[in-house]
Amino acid sequence: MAAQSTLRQSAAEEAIAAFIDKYTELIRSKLRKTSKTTRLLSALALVASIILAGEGARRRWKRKRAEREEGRKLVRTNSWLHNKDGSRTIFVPYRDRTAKVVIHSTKRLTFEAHRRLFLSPPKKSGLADGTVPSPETKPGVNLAFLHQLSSLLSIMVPRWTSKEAALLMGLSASLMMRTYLSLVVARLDGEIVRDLMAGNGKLFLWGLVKWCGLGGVATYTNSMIKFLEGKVSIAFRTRLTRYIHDLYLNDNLNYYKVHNLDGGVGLSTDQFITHDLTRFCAAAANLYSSLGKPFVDICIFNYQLYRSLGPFALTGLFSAYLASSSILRRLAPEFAQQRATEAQTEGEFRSLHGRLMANAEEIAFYGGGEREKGFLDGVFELLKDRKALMYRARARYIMFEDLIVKYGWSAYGYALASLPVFLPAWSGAHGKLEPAAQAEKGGRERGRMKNFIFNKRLMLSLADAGTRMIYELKDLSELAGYTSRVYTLISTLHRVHACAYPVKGMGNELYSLSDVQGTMQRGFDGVRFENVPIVAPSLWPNGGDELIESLSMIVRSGDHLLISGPNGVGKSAIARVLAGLWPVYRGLVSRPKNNGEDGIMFLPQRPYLSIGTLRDQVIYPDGAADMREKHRTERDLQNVLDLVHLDYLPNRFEDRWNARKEWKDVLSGGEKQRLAIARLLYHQPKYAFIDEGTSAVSSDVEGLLYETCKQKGITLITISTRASLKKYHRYSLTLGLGPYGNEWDFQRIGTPSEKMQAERELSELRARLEQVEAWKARHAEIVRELAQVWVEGGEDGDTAPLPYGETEPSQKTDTEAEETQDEADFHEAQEMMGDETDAERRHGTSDGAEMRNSTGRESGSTVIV
Ligand SMILES: Nc1ncnc2c1ncn2[C@@H]1O[C@H](COP(=O)(O)OP(=O)(O)OP(=O)(O)O)[C@@H](O)[C@H]1O
Repeated sequence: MAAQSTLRQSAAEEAIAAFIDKYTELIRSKLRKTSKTTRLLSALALVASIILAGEGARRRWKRKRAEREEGRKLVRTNSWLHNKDGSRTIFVPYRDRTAKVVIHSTKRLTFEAHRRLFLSPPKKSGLADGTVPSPETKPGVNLAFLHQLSSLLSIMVPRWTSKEAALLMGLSASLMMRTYLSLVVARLDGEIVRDLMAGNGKLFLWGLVKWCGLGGVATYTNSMIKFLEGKVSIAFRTRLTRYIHDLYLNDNLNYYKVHNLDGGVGLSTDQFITHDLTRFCAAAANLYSSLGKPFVDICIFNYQLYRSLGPFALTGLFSAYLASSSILRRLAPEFAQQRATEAQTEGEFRSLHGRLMANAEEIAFYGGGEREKGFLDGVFELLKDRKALMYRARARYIMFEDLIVKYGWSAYGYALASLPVFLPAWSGAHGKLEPAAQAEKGGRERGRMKNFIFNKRLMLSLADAGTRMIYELKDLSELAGYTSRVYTLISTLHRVHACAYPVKGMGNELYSLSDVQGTMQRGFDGVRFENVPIVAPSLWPNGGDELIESLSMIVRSGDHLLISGPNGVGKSAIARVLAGLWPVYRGLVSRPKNNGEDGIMFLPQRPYLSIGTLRDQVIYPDGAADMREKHRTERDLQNVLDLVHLDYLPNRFEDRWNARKEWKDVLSGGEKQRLAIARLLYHQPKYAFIDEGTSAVSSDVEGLLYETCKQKGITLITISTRASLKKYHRYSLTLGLGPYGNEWDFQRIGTPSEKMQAERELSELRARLEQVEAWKARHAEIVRELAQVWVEGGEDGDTAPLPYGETEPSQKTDTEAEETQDEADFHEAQEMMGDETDAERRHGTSDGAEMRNSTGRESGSTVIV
């Protein structure tokens, strides 16, 4: 044997040597034949390519190093890069380095193509009204589920050439491999037992060696399956999360509209995106392998059993499958429904905790801990009850499942595996041929034993595959629950994005989302409202509440406007319509195209502070990379802070501009508002809508802020109830007029008509003041008289009467209360006179005042706020 193998080895070496010699000779002869010039040129080409490759490698190394440095910087400044093709490059910390990730935004066309899947599902799917799953559509394994899953698959696996498709193919190959290995193991098992019974030591040992080798391959295959399953799950999640983020956070402001206008997914979008999506992806990836494997197992093992046991056994097997699955189906609780309800309650519980964290300070001031605990406990109890109900239903089901699938099927399997022994005529070809083959070796009994072991193992594997299949069917219906949640989220987002609100029932409800007929014009140099009703929207399909019947006004560059009026009259609503948060139900709204630089900027009533560094707070919504693109430096930021009197802020923190804090809690109310004005000065828009943006700022600084903004060329549209701000504006829009409070008045500040109106009101106040003086005199008279009465009464005679105005509030008569009110009015009027005189000084007696109101009549009324 040894001599044979040495001989074989030397023959192989000789063959390799001959092969090398042949090709070396061939190259040499070719070289000999080539001219000197060709050789020289080839040598030069070789040198050039070596130099070029070296240079390429050097550049690549340099680029990588620069990239790494940039990555570190971007991670530190919490920023990213915008690429020319619209994608973004972000760097994320990875071990002790940074990893570069390029994120491509979903194309508009993709959204449009998918809209059909999510908004117009086929009638058969049971997703009734053609938009989103109707409340009657129960989550479960049905046609609706198939449609939902296939729609989501078109996002998760967009192309056959995508990474996800490759991963799925890899997973399929591993699954097939595992099934094949199971088959080989079953056969080997039988052989080992046969050899053991026959007392054949050599074959038995060889069998053991094969067993160990198979074990290694099988273990590797199993861990590969787990690994690929994880990869598939992450890949699915990445695709879906990016898709949802692109749909949720875009210029259409869907993140606002989905909660405030649509309401299709309630308030727990976070639960949908963070929890349900993760569970869905894990379940989908797991299902592919755990349903795919038993399925392949069942097909292959059944075929093998058919060969060994014949058609009779196979028919028996199928009848057993059908009978047991129909029984189990009847016994199964509504897994999908339970999962969907549980996920919804989990979402409510989570969002309550989120609210508590976001409003901790306010709640703490009110001492509302107990009340909040009550809310939380209530929702948790509901969650607990739902879970308990679910587990109870499951326990019952699992008991029957075990009984039928594990023990029933095993007993049935033994019976079938005994067929070749007791009823050889009924068993298949393999069963009949095998005894003959074994007889040749003189081991009929052992042949039977081997067959029995093989069949039994197949049977057990089959039972195992069946059990897993049944378990997976249960998981499938849980997956249906998550699928329905994710599908609902995406279809709701599509509906909001496309503003696709069909008319329902009898027709449009007035000012519902299907009754939006107005136009929003972007790209106008100014702000214009033409016959626009201001409507507070209701959740679809309800109609909204009209706040202002029809608003018409125009603000051009330099025409600073002050909007005033009582609370809740719709001042901020105007900003919401202009910003595109609320629909333009009728008429025309014109506004600058962009938000921010050279466009329009809105400062909301509650200042928002983002996560990130101090720098991020000033430049929000820009990032550090945008700041660099705009060639702004930290010096510029410092200048901006100087202007709003926050120059001390960077020095307060060790990391200065890179300091990271919970800014919401670190800054005071006034500081937050000044920081918001700093943002305005950083972005320098042409128009700024400031909604009560300086209410917490001291009045001396407030004036400076307004003047600075104006000097920077920003046209201000201010919402405020502070009359003192009038002097910084040219026009005023007063809301809440008329008997029903739905009329308005727009006019130039300081015009003769406005002054006339102010004077009329002042004279009214003066008249009331005179009345007050008369009442004062009368009051003094009464007090004097009373004092005399008391002296005569002799009890408190020496008590001096309290001077006017020092009476205890509880002792005031109605008349006195009225007098005090009049006095307050008087002081307010005096203040207004001051303001008015200021405005007059600024504008002189200007003409051409615009006066309109909701009914379109000329208006002479001016309301002093
Ligand atoms: N998201 C919303 N959905 C529906 N109605 C809303 C919404 N936000 C506000 N409203 C309602 O719209 C009306 C006008 O609100 P708005 O915020 O414009 O008042 P405002 O005049 O700015 O009051 P304030 O001076 O108190 O700020 C209010 O009755 C309010 O309840």
